[in-house]
Amino acid sequence: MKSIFLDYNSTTPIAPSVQEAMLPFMAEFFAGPDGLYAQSRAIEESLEDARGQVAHLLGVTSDEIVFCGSGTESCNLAIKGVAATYLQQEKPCHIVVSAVEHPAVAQTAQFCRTLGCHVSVVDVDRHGVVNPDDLARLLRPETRLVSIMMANDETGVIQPISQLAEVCQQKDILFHTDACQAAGKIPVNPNQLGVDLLSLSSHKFYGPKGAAALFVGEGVTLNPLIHGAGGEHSLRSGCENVMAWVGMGKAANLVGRSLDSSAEKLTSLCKQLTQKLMTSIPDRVIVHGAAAQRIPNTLCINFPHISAQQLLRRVPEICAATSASGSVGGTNCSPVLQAMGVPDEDKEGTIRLSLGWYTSEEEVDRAAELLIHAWESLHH
Ligand SMILES: Cc1ncc(COP(=O)(O)O)c(C=O)c1O
Repeated sequence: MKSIFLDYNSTTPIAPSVQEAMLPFMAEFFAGPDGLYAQSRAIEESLEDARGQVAHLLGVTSDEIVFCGSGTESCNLAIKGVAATYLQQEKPCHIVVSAVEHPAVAQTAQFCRTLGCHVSVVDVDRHGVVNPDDLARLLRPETRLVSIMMANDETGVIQPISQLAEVCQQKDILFHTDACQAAGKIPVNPNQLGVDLLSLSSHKFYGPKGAAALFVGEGVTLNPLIHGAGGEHSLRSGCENVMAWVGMGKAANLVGRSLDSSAEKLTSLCKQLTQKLMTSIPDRVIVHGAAAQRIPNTLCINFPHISAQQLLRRVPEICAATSASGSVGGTNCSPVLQAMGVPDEDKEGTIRLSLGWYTSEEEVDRAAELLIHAWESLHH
């Protein structure tokens, strides 16, 4: 059975040229980047080139990029890193996150609560969007950080980050955005967005797992999470994962060069898929967040009168997400759809289809046929 991979928001394959760029660091170039000998110097150069490539994708400078091990770690470093600087000085620390954050942010904020921070959650509207006025109402004199994601992993809904960040800028409050689902899919520029901290993860854009980065704007002070001999501006000690970070740099370069063309292709494939499903299923097929701006590859789609698990069990060749894989639809319903106020009958049959570079028109047609057939067999 040939599988159809429609789960690119969970992870992507490593692009062949990224694999190629990484290979030398698995074999002959194994040394660390901090020795005085020639091989070490060459490795450091490659690492700094990779940092430059990530910086270039974001339109920032290399010294604002801190490499780390995952998007989750990047979000942890941003949030706990800010919280710790205030808690250390015994100053109050209030943090605001949105109701639709990935656990990398939501759980980190929860943890900060146990350290003594106050945490508020800003709601989203029925389209999944945070209103800047709602955010402004939650801010207090002791608010130190606001963390709102750029694009949602389940619905693909894009937040109005520059407007939200502006509200914070006016009050000298740091703003972090989790751009793990946005980077590589839409333009992401921290300076244009007006954010101080921004997270991105390599395995979401055809780079390897185990590589991610945090943009730390000039003048932003963070406490490290991992203490030791230094490294990554003393924010992350430990031997550098040169192979993975070189891969991330190469992937950043690749996606940066093809943002427009891949967005165009993915928009068209998503349209093809939605149209096929909507015309064949006469009942109400709903795309969650359809009225909002969304990243071009994501369809969070509800099939009426059935459960998401039942549906996906009938189409094992389709790789797609349900609540069982940590997101969307099903009986353990997703907090994201909950926060959007989606009624139960419109979320039980919800799956997330996320397309990517290697998705073909034939696969989209085949996936639509399989899903329609499975839905019909369950519905009748
Ligand atoms: C929005 C968002 N933030 C953070 C993460 C975590 O990234 P990583 O898997 O690199 O830890 C993910 C991964 O699914 C995500 O979708």
